[in-house]
Amino acid sequence: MASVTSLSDSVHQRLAAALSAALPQAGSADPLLRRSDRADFQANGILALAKKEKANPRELATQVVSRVESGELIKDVEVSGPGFLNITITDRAITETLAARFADDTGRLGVPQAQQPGTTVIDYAQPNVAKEMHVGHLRSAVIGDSVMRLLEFTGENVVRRHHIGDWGTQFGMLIQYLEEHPHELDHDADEVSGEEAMSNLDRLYKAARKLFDADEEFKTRARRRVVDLQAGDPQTLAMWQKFVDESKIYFFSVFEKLDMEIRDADIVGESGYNDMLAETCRLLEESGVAVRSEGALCVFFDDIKGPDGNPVPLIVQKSDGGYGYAATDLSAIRDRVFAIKANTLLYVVDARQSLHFKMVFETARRAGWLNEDVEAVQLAFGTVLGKDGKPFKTREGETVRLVDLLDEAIDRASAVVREKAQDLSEEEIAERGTQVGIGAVKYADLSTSANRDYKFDLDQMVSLNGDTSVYLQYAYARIQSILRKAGASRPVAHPELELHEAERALGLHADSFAATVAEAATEYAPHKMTAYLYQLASLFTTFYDKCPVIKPEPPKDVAENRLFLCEVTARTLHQGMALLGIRTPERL
Ligand SMILES: NC(=[NH2+])NCCC[C@H](N)C(=O)O
Repeated sequence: MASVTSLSDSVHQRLAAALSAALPQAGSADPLLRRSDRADFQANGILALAKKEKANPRELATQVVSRVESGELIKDVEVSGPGFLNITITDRAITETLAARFADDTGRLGVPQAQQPGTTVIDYAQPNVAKEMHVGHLRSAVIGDSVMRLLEFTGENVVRRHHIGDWGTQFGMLIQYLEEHPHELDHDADEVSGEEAMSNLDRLYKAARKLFDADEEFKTRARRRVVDLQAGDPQTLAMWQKFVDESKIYFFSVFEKLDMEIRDADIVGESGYNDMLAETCRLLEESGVAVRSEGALCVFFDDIKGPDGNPVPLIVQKSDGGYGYAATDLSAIRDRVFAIKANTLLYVVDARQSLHFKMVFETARRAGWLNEDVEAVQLAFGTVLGKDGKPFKTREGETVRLVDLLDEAIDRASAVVREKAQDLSEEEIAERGTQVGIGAVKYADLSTSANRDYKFDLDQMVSLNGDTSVYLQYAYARIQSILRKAGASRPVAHPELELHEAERALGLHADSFAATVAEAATEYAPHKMTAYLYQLASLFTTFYDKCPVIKPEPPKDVAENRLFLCEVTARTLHQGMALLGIRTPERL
């Protein structure tokens, strides 16, 4: 086991032991430790405890101090204010703990893995077949990818589900059109690029729509097609499959551009639950969770109201017998709970669908599919806004195509890279430009908490000064360049050395990576990781200003220890960025 106990956990253990020695009736009370500017850590738990036990807080604090076993870890504990404890740890402990992280040959920096992991199904990156991907699909993909990586890193079993929109009435129209105009999608899948695939679909969709609106007889034939499709008519299904395949070519090209691994086996669209829909309705109706109302099968809620303040029912089956979005999601819940045996169902979906999920989850709870052992959570994200603060649209008022946006980000980033580049070839500039551009888009999306709206501002995203991915990528590349310039000197930890203030601050922060991973994963909050990394890079800058690594040349052991701090910082940056799905090029 390469897992390393963090400094904060070690201090916490010592304090908790001292606390229960000083006040046995307190049991395993929490000393409430946090990082502090005054000392390394501050414990605030004694105040509340003293109040509860009717003791004098300062006296209790003094007693705790006298019982703290300091050893090699704690340099100093003192009582401050009404009964806080300020704790300073030894330089040796900082260097030794980081050295243990450094020595973890799994590359995980000593971050522990869950001993009894649960299973989470994460529903993210779910575009719609035969439709262009827009900036809303970006958020689900980017946030979902990072949360998925964070959870996997903590040891959780993660099952990915891309619930694509591949079922429903519009397919009747498309399929009927394709039947009447065969050969429109006749080609080998690998002959077609993503762009072409999308323009094929777009052309077909527009033509079908035109006919549908103009020709009553076509409309009737199209409607009949939907029925054939849902009944599983083989020829209809074969044509539907063409649309799905063509769309997947396009999706995969966009996900590749996003530098995101999406596996075909994890794409289980709405159609994948078709066989379960009737059974789902039967179960809901028999248990009385859903009732017939004007022919439709509905679930009613007293406390769930629509935007107009009136109670809204969840319609599971329409009066014409058709199944909608809710029936599919309820069936997917049954699949995820009973077949996959998940403990957590996580949905990374736009906040505008929150009402839908609230009703779907409540229905599943009433049906007993969700309970104390299996919970469902929507990680609802806000809207992407333009610079004007309104939902992001083109000048003509149309939704912005995701690919265009990504290409523009790559162009801007390439310009930044070119300007800074000293010895990069055109090919390298293109490669780095892509990594920087895509990183910029992802980082901007991840660095605000998901539920908030954010402004899509490319100028800000590729800025070198500020809380951006480029800033972090440069910090990483700079450390790599320092390590190359160090020549014969190697990074070696020297726990016997006294540390500079800036070295301590950097070291303590680097050690708290594990806690940040745990927090970001359990709270589904990648923005905690971005904030952590930004601070790490800032602390590194201060360290590098104050503590010469190469010039003026410090004594050998000091140089080695500083190079060691550089390397630990670089690895932490690299791993942290990887958990966000962002590359860290060795040179920029
Ligand atoms: N299980 C789900 N309903 N997931 C979300 C699907 C998102 C849907 N395809 C959309 O584009 O809006």
